[in-house]
Amino acid sequence: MSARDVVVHPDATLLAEATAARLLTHLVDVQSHRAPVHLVLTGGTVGIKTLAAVAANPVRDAVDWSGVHLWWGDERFLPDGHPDRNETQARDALLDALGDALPPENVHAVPALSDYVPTPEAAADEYAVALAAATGNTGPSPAFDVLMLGMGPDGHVASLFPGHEALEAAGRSTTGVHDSPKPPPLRVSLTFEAIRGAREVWVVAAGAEKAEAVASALASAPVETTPAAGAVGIERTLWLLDAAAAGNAGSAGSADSADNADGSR
Ligand SMILES: O=C(O)[C@H](O)[C@@H](O)[C@H](O)[C@H](O)COP(=O)(O)O
Repeated sequence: MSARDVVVHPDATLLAEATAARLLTHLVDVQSHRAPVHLVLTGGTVGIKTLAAVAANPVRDAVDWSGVHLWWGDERFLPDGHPDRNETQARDALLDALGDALPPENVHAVPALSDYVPTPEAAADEYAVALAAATGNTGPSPAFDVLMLGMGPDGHVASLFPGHEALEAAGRSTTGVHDSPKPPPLRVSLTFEAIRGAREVWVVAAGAEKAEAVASALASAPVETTPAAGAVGIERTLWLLDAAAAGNAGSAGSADSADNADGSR
């Protein structure tokens, strides 16, 4: 597993702007030697603010979006177009602004609640088919170039919540989620198997209410109680924090030394 890097920015606004700039230049770098690029988006306030910052950054035009495939780490299981869906909020924040530069077939949304997809499990199964197809059916999901995750105050990432059975989902890339403690109750999520198949995992968190979970995750607390501790990429695991979420993890703009996933230095 990759070591963890920690970068701390002074406040949530600069965190979103800096993460957007980092993402754009990273996509350009990856595109210089790999095609297509697979990017996993996250819901939540920081995740959506980051997408809005991408849309507002002129460097967005340095990315060949025709070679970028977008996925979601989780989705609220609601009807298509519902304002609370992560997809809806991502379209409002960024995708609509990209227009024709981003081919519709590159956007792989988690299926919405409908008469044909009546349960989170049905949506998870359909999403798993799309993920596998993106590998040419050679594996369960792509080695995502960047998989972005927000984190809740309880240490959840995607829709993987402490103590929930979805944490144990094995042999599959997606899972349905019921009784989510964060509304809405029905969701679809990537599993840890899919998350850990990413080349880089970026956890983006802001706010003092996240500080305890950040500290626990960086100390490699049990995944059962702090799911974010299990969010590790193959090549890199990057924690992007504001000073409030970092607590005493470092001053603004600092980059702490890397911790190994097993907590050793
Ligand atoms: O569907 C969701 O709600 C998100 O995917 C969820 O995992 C979110 O990223 C965290 O709860 C952090 O959300 P905030 O940034 O709003 O605290």
